[in-house]
Order: sequence, then structure tokens, then C-alpha cells
Amino acid sequence: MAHPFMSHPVSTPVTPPRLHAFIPCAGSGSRAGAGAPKQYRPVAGLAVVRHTLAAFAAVPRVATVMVGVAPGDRELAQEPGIVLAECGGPTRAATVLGGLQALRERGAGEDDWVLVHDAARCLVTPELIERLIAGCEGDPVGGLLAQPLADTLKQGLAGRAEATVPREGLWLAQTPQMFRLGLLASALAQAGDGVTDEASAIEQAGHRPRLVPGSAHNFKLTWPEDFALAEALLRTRQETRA
Ligand SMILES: Nc1ccn([C@@H]2O[C@H](COP(=O)(O)OP(=O)(O)OP(=O)(O)O)[C@@H](O)[C@H]2O)c(=O)n1
Ligand SMILES: C[C@](O)(CO)[C@H](O)COP(=O)(O)O
Repeated sequence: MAHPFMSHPVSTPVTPPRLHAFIPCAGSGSRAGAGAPKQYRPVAGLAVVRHTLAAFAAVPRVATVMVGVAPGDRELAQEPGIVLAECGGPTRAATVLGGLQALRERGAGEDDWVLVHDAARCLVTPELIERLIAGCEGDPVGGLLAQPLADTLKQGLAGRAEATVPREGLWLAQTPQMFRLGLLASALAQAGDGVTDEASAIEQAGHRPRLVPGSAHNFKLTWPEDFALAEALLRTRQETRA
């Protein structure tokens, strides 16, 4: 017989945190030269962002793939398996903050993990995404893919090298970057539009994101010459799979 003061276990359903991807896709690609915004330019037979989406579609643990586009942008309107949010803002940080709100409106919880990934980083692979998840899931803060610097670093002024900067401990930030929705939303709101990635906002909030080794192939299409390199690498992957 149960002791009269012994409380019965209450079976409140516990929903484990889920994983969502948010893909900011609302930039203008001004450094990539003339033409359509870089995320919609064709590379290896597909628009840049469609390669990005294919990598996330191959990671079954990602419950939602949300793409943040500029208001009125219908480029991905027929794309299966994604949620479109017309939350594009004047900066990447504003687009991401809008996306986090859109995820909340679709039922995402404050403790759910969000993987933010640039649409323009179309060489990401399912293996890299899974490596980041494995590296961050048990972490109290979360983290990002990053690559240690491979070249000597110069401080430049007016086209001349002023000094050589020690590169020990310096990493190039990549994406995805994985943080809990509530923490990331409050950090971004606090940090404002000046931050160029999620980890910066989290750092400003007093945390130290985990650095998970990425890959040199996971570069962001930024400059005109990046497209030829992406084309070559993606074609090689396609041939290897065939
Ligand atoms: N207001 C913005 C700016 C950028 N991005 C997205 O953030 C990613 C990385 O940004 P970046 O390379 O800086 O893209 P752009 O801002 O488009 O490029 P640029 O700075 O050369 O104009 C891209 O997928 C881009 O579409 C966004 O969603 N909203
Ligand atoms: C988020 C990012 O890709 C990390 O390297 C990068 O900061 C975004 O690009 P931007 O040119 O700084 O907007």
C-alpha cells in the first residue's frame, strides 16, 4: 500500500528538444557581382540554395527546415519539404531573428536547438551537419563549425602589410551554428544588427560557443570566383555518386 504522504508520480509528457534548421536566404549578394542574388544562381545544375537544402534534407533528425526569404520572394514557393518564412531583414542578423520568431509561431520550443546555416554555403554536407550536432547536443551553450587559419595573417593599411598577426587560436567561423532557440533569440535581440554570426551574439551574452572543426570545402560563396570552385567540387561529388 502506498504511504499516504507519498506522492504518486505525475506523468507529465516530456517533449525532448527538437532540432530545426533556419536558412537565411534574403541577402542581395552584392560582393558576388552582377546578376540574380547569389543564392539563386545556378551551380552544377541547381540553384545554390537547392544544394544547401539537399544537405539538410538528408539529415533525418532535423525536424523543420525553414528558409528565410525577402518579402515577396517566391523562388522557393514550390520547393517540397521546407517552410518558407518571408522574414528577410536589412541584415543577416535581422533575418535570423525574424526566422526564430517564425519558428516559435510554428510551435518550436525555447529549448529546441536551431541550426542556422547560410543559403550561400552550398557545399555543406550531411556529415558536417551531423558532426556539429554530435559536438553540440550535450553542450550547455552550443557551437559552430569553424576552421583553423591555414595562412599567415597580415594587418593591412593602405595596401601595405603593417604587421603579422599571430594566428594561434584563430578560427574562421563557418555555418551551421547551433544554439537553443530561446538563448539565441535573446542574444541576437540584445546584440543588435552589428553581429555577423550567431556565435558573436552568444559571446556578447557571456557564453563561449564550442568550436567544432568544419571543412575548407564548406566555404561561403562570396566573390565571383567562388562560383567556379563550387561548380567543380559539386560536379566531382555528383560524378562520385553516379
Ligand atoms: N539581410 C540579409 C543578408 C544576408 N542574408 C543571408 O545570409 C547569408 C550570408 O550572408 P552574406 O554572404 O553576407 O550574403 P549577402 O548579404 O547576400 O552578400 P553581400 O554581403 O555580398 O551583399 C546568405 O545566405 C544571405 O542570403 C540574409 O538572409 N539576409
Ligand atoms: C555567418 C558567416 O557565414 C560566418 O562566417 C558570415 O559571418 C556571414 O557573412 P557576412 O559577410 O559576414 O554577412
